[in-house]
Amino acid sequence: MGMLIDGVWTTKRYEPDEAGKFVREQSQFRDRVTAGDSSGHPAVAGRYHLYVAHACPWVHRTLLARGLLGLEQAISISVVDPFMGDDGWAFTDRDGCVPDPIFGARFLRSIYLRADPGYSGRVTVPVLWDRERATIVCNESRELLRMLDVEFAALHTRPITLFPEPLQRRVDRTIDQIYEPINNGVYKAGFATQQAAYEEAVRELFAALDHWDGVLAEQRFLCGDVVTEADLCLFTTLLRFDPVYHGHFKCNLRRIVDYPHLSGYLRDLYQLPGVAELCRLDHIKEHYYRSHPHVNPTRIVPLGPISTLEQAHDRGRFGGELFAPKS
Ligand SMILES: N[C@@H](CCC(=O)N[C@@H](CS)C(=O)NCC(=O)O)C(=O)O
Repeated sequence: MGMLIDGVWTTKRYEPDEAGKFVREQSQFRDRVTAGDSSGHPAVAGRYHLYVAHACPWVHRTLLARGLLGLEQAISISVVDPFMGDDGWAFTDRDGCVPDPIFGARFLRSIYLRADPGYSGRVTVPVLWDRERATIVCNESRELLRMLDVEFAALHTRPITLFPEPLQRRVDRTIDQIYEPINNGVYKAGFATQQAAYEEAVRELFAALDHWDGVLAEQRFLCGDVVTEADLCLFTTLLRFDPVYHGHFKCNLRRIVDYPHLSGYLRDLYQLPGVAELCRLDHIKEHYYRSHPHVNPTRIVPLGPISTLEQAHDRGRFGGELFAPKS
């Protein structure tokens, strides 16, 4: 782990606050791709490149959207090595990794420095690069997810949307509701450096999981009958929960398999066509257990748990179409 300070690489970790709480840095590249040219980054096939890590839950939202919406031909990707050591994210030729075709970079930080030679901040994935303007458009996953869904709509090869008109407010509200206690909550638990900070995060996390388990007792997906962006946001945390967050981040009041509805919901989403092949549990486990020596000093990667993701689920009882058609 490291970060850039005034364009110079340092091996600085996240600093907790005085109460031992994890503080997430704000993403700094916040431009937008737009359907037309209003942003100066128009949605054009072949123009953008997405730098990703299979390990990362934030990236995973964007990879799932790219796959489900059929944007693979329009937006190219590079995949970094799952191990993030003192040099940060690196490009290698290991299984599942895809080197940088634009600059042949060794490290992701080079991409940040090309966009801003004086950059100060963390070097995170996902990153959307604009080949034409030679810069980073955005490194914030929630905004990238929306861009892929809405702004790139003309390039989709599947006639669906993950942000259907009648559900839009609900989708945004749900993404807001799950972010702090769940998506960020697992990190607040795992990177806490004081007992009280850890306990607070874990209690909030499980209260939220209990709540959504109840919601999913009544409906197939978070916002109703169809898969939306909110489901992608929850799915990527749930997928990592039992293999990583339960042990490595000490989120261990319960496992997802112990929840009657969340567990079926996780399997339902995992078994959607095209999803399982975008879930690299080998990269996920290697990344977390080996890249955080302050949490796991031996860097031993556990063998388990035995996956139940392929097992049958009963979510089909809700019936209906899985995706909303594009309007
Ligand atoms: N706000 C960002 C967070 C992305 C993020 O934290 N990515 C992690 C991987 S899971 C990362 O690249 N961390 C590297 C670091 O912090 O040094 C987003 O949602 O896009």
